[in-house]
Amino acid sequence: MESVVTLTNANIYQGSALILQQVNFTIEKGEFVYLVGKTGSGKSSLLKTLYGELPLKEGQGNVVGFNLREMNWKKVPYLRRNLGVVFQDFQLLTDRNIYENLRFVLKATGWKDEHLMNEKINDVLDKVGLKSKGFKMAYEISGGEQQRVDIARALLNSPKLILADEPTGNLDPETSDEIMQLLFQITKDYGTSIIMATHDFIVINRYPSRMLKTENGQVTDIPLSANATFAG
Ligand SMILES: Nc1ncnc2c1ncn2[C@@H]1O[C@H](COP(=O)(O)OP(=O)(O)OP(=O)(O)O)[C@@H](O)[C@H]1O
Repeated sequence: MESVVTLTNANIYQGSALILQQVNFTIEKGEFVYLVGKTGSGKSSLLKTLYGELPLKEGQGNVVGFNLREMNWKKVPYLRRNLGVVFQDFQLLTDRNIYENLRFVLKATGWKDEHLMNEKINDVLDKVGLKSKGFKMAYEISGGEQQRVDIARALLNSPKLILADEPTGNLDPETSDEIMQLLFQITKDYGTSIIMATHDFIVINRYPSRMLKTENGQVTDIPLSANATFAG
């Protein structure tokens, strides 16, 4: 199997405070993994380590082929181009429509060919079910549609890994369902791996999957077989 993330004996610090110790896990291509744990237990610190926001000072880490111990401010943008990040409260640029928002991201990551950009934007909008809405402005779309645009944005550079931080946090149950189905579909269609931080146990019970749990300064790996029994 092809590993997308590997942490080996990783110690994760915020400044001089050790937040998570001896973290060991591997995530394979196409896997969907929840990241759960109480507020302040270290979920964000772990995600930040994976996208190069927090330096890994002890242990080993590899994310989509990048060695986390060799990260520096020059290499971080290359790592990020190979990741998709989805946040709960991301903001579209309000002075342009959805299509132009996505085009802006492509240009910022080095795309130049107008034809290829057009093709890519239509492709990701189609994937998230918004093909006919590219002309709409940010303030003209619902919260669920905004989250879809954010997922479309995360897909633009065909990442091997998507990190999603509470993507259903502000959504009603029905819209959360749609977003979860979309995320699982993406793992199947593209073989993208997804790590999703959440407090939403309704979602976890409806869409059971492997969980990483931050607790007491450690990360516990809970396989699907151990949590599927809670599925309602
Ligand atoms: N910039 C920082 N400097 C020092 N300590 C920090 C910093 N950011 C977070 N911490 C501490 O690290 C610990 C873990 O925080 P973290 O944000 O990773 O938790 P979390 O599980 O993501 O919480 P939440 O669910 O609220 O987002 C907390 O004790 C927090 O106070």
